[in-house]
Amino acid sequence: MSYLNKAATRSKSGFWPNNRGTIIGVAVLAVIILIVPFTANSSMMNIAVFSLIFALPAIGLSLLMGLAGQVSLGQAAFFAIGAYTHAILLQKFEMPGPVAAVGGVVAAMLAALLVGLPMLRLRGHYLALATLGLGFIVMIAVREWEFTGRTTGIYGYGRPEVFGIPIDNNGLFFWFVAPFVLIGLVLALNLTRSRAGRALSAVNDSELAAESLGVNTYALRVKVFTLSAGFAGLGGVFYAYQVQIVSPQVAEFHVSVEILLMVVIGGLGSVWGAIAGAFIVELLSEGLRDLIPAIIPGATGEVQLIGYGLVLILVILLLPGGLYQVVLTARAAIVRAWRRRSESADASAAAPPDGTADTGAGEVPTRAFGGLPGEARGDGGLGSDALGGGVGGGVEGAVPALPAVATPVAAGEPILEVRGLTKRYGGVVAVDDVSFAVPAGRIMGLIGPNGAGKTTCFNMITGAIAPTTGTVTFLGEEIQGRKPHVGAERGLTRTFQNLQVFSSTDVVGNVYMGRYRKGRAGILRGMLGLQGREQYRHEAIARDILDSMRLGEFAELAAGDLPFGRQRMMEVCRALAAEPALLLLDEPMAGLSGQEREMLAALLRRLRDAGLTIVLVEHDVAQVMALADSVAVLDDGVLIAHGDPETVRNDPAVIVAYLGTDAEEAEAELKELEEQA
Ligand SMILES: Nc1ncnc2c1ncn2[C@@H]1O[C@H](COP(=O)(O)OP(=O)(O)OP(=O)(O)O)[C@@H](O)[C@H]1O
Repeated sequence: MSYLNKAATRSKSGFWPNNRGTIIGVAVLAVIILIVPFTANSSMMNIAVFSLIFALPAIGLSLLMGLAGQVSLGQAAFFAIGAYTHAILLQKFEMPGPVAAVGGVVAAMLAALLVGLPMLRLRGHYLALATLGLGFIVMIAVREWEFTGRTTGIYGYGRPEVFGIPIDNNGLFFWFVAPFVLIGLVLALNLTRSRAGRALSAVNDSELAAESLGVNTYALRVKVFTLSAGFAGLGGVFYAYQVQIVSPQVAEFHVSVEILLMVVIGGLGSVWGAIAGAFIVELLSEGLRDLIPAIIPGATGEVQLIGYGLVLILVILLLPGGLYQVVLTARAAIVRAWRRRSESADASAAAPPDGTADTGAGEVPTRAFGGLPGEARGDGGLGSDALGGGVGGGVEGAVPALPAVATPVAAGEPILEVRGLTKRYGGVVAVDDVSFAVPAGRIMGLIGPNGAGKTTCFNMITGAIAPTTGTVTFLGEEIQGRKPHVGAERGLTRTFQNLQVFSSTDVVGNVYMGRYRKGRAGILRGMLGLQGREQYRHEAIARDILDSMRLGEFAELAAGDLPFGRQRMMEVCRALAAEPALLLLDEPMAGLSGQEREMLAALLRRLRDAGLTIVLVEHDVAQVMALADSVAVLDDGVLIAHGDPETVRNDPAVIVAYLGTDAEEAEAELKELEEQA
């Protein structure tokens, strides 16, 4: 069975969103779009046209907010840049419509790139502030600049034509815009499921974990921000055509608020929701235009913002997930009801009223989660060469296959060298001039009492924090101070003392993210849906790795619902999915049962035998001593011992560090303890 076929069978379990659902949804929307111009009156037609126009910037913003977790308060700026550029190219430069349209989209994207490049380096809400500022700059610039027609704006350009037919009424214009919205919708939906989309969601859950798996979060955010502006620019192009005059009104703050409202009402992260939100806000806008002056006599224009503000507050308070949440809740209720019905039907089929024996007609599935029983396995990334070395707690007679590992240097050669590594936090020296080398194909234990500096060391090695001084050389290249994805791309992977679970996805989705650096598809391929084969292959590998850790049956469970110990195991699976050359494990045994610890220890030994280099931070010193080929001991940030386990175990300085007494007393205590044992 090919990867594709196999994974397609497996994907019945629901890892990939249902394509059939999308096709049906898009087809239904297309039919509605076809019918609307025949049925709607002129006021509804006007609302329908503007809904489609504004659906484009709303889709863009929903990608930015839902996937990249960034808020833009200046979507109107990109909308206006698209509209103005298009109108200027048509009117002043007399360019053909399609060229002017592309110009509008490109100009919006370039503006986003210019703003995004510096701003997306910063975390937090700086992008929201920057885009707010950009909105004001664009609005004032177009109002004051002669070239953009000041307060009058740009007008006097023609309507679009398709095959010589002028698009000169609302019905035709609606059909003219609709294909672009449908295509935009499909591209955006594809993106949310793609490698890049999943990476962006992961970044939202834990930027540190995503970076540590090779995701260049900055580059991805810049790309999505630019893409989001492209959608806004395209909306601006259609707006310019529709209203036939582009004036500073288009760049006003309330336009950004409207677009934001569309996304919030639709539901963050839902592309479909953005379209529904666009329609609702356009309806609302029409309603408020009549309602506000009725409530506040003489009120016009900006006062409408009060209405938007109230709706925004109400939606956030009462329906934080927007329409998307309503749909999900309704769907879950329907599925529950349907299951209950089919279960009771099964039960009555299985228990005939006359009490005769069951003939087997009412067969009940035996597995709740995961792939299909009896499926062939091991065709992707799992080496069967290293089978053997029993893993405790397994199914009788079955030895799990071993995840693939990278062995870029010969066993015994240094793969990682740390020189003079120091981290100061004000007066606290968390790590003080630490140097060691880790030979390839070995397990090194890094131990020390609480607060000794072990996690800080890991953080400096992986790039999560920059050292105050010192160097980290991985595979011959200095990587200190560089972002975690740099080391990850070269094969350095880690787990975390404080779990970093991607809670927005399921267990297999988490492990799939471990395959990130093994994938190639970028945003464009993702949007075009040209990466299914790659994704299915990586999903199959992720499932195999889960099986190897006896977690296969939990594959479809929401990652956050796993018990703590299993979440830890899942993180190990996720790290292994990256096929690392060097694996840093930060207290992987904390919270595991005795059987799970034994299983993990056996797996680590087998991985080491297969050539993987492991650095293990662990409080279970007995496990470390039993597992490690060498042990380094930190105390108060200082490396006090480094050598083979036996030597380290008997090192007086280590005994003092652990027992908190002087060397002679410690040795005496230790002897006493040994005798008692
Ligand atoms: N961001 C920070 N600001 C100030 N001090 C810090 C910071 N991070 C760590 N430290 C301090 O650095 C020292 C080393 O902390 P670290 O977490 O690396 O120790 P550890 O050996 O991993 O401890 P544990 O085994 O308890 O996890 C501690 O004294 C800690 O309080």
